[in-house]
Amino acid sequence: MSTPVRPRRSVLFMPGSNPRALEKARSLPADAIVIDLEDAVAPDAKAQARERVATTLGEGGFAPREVVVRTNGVDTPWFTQDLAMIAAASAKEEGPDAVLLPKVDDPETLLLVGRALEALGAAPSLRVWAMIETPIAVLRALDIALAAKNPGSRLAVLALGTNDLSKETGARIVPGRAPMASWLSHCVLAARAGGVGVLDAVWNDFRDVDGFARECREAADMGFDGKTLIHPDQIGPCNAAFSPRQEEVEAARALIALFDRPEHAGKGVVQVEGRMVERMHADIARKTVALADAIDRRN
Ligand SMILES: CC(C)(COP(=O)(O)OP(=O)(O)OC[C@H]1O[C@@H](n2cnc3c(N)ncnc32)[C@H](O)[C@@H]1OP(=O)(O)O)[C@@H](O)C(=O)NCCC(=O)NCCSC(=O)C[C@H](O)C(=O)O
Ligand SMILES: [Mg+2]
Repeated sequence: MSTPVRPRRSVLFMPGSNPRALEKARSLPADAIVIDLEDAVAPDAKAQARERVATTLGEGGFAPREVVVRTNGVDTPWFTQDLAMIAAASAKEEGPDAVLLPKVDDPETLLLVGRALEALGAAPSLRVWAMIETPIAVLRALDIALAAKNPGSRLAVLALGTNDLSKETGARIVPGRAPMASWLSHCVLAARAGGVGVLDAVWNDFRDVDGFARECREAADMGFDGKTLIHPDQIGPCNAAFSPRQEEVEAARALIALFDRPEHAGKGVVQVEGRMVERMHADIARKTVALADAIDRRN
């Protein structure tokens, strides 16, 4: 049985300490939300934010959005309690769908966190998303992504963090992101090899609508499933960039129908108006249609 397609075009971050943002998230058209306990929450506010997030998760009301909570780093004093709160919430109705781990540097971390989640009695459906945002994480992205193939692994998504990558490497975040393009593509390849989803990083300058739309299109061309966001205004352009266009969906349906014709049964390749089309193109077309149908169902 094939896994149902889950659109992850727009994944909106919000501080766990901001009740207005948490409330607003219940009505925003993002595919997923990430409630942050890490960088968006000041050290003095960590405990209170964790409590607030536990209450908010208990109240629910976010469906059909995927709900993800980002913990503090595994080596921080807050991590154990963050993970325990998320595990407990996951065991309740409408619990979170995933925990997002910042700064994952190696597959061993995923193994340890997986064991901890088992010990804490987390729901079996709770997934792990891993942020790739350090030099070593980019270099080891394949090892990290392949951890998804281990029995019992919960890893479902890699999410890029270019602010931390910029901080750690000195590479600048510039339009087009040439200094980081090879790292981003490397992570897309790694994610696909591991069979997990992959999300592009945030665009900080949220008032620059044109620049943001351009970066969304570039990320879609690179093969990302979607982009992490910081502001509600970014959701619409992001959804548009990562949704198959109407004409693409129509062409995909026509291509699938072509290979279904009796005269093409058993053929690996046919020509359409002077263009070679192979069965692999029909496979790509099926993915396009499946994503479009999943988006329609959501809408
Ligand atoms: C950046 C912001 C602080 C700006 O907030 P604000 O000044 O309130 O903006 P607006 O006045 O334009 O907001 C308009 C309304 O929208 C609501 N709002 C704003 N942001 C969000 C949000 N993220 N989610 C939900 N709702 C949001 C405001 O409350 C206003 O509502 P209303 O009262 O109805 O008018 C703010 O956008 C923000 O905090 N963004 C998220 C920051 C964050 O979570 N950062 C951490 C993740 S990014 C990261 O860590 C990068 C990564 O790790 C890396 O290394 O790269
Ligand atoms: Mg970061």
